[in-house]
Amino acid sequence: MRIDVVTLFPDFMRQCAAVGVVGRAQQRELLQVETWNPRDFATDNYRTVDGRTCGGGPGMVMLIEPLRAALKAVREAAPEPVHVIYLSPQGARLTQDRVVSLAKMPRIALLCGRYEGVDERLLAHEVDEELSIGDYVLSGGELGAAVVIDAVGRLQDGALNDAQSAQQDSFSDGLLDCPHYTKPVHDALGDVPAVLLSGDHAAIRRWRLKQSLGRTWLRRPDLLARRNLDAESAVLLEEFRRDYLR
Ligand SMILES: NC(=O)c1ccc(NC2CCCC2)nc1
Repeated sequence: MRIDVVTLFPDFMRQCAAVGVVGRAQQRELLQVETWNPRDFATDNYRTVDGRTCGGGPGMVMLIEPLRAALKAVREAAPEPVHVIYLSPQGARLTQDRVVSLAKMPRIALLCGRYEGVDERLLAHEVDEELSIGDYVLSGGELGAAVVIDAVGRLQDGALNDAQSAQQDSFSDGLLDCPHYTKPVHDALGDVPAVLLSGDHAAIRRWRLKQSLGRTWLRRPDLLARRNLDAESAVLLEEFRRDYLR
């Protein structure tokens, strides 16, 4: 998968994509992240990328021309069609379901706004989708782009080793993750749950599913409402509720 990022801070974005699982996915050529700086496409001597807001008011708006030229270069850089995403609080909330679908695309481009944002005409004609990573305002779209790169990059086939991708088990999607433990087995803070030391993998799987269901019920009932539970999950959640309310 190829991800092109249009940003005034290319070094920052390259660094975000160079570490950890995503950096390794790039080394393995499972993922390619390229950056494009609108300033390199500005036509004036001062490499201007912003203009005063029409109608008055504070702040500046990113000019159409440098962004249009940068996106043209993005499109011409590889044959596959590009799905262009703009990060902003006005976008649809990013969910894991959407991450999974984006991860299947051959190419996406991430347009990062700064200042007060981007001229609406560019958004209307050049952007396919607006996405928000949450209901808060950032000084730029780059952190949103970094979130998309990480969430999508780690899902590329081969990016995660077997243990990590086991985390993508059927029950983990749509539910909160179960608790995790490591050594020491006994600590002043408490002990590792015995079932995890039992070697009974069926019991361990059930315990983890029960914990995921219980946590989701307690912390994010909205996620649970959206999910119809299979018979096993319904029983385990009932057990969790009974234990919890005892
Ligand atoms: N919640 C978000 O995903 C988000 C994205 C971009 C942003 N700020 C950018 C948008 C235009 C200028 C700065 N703030 C918040």
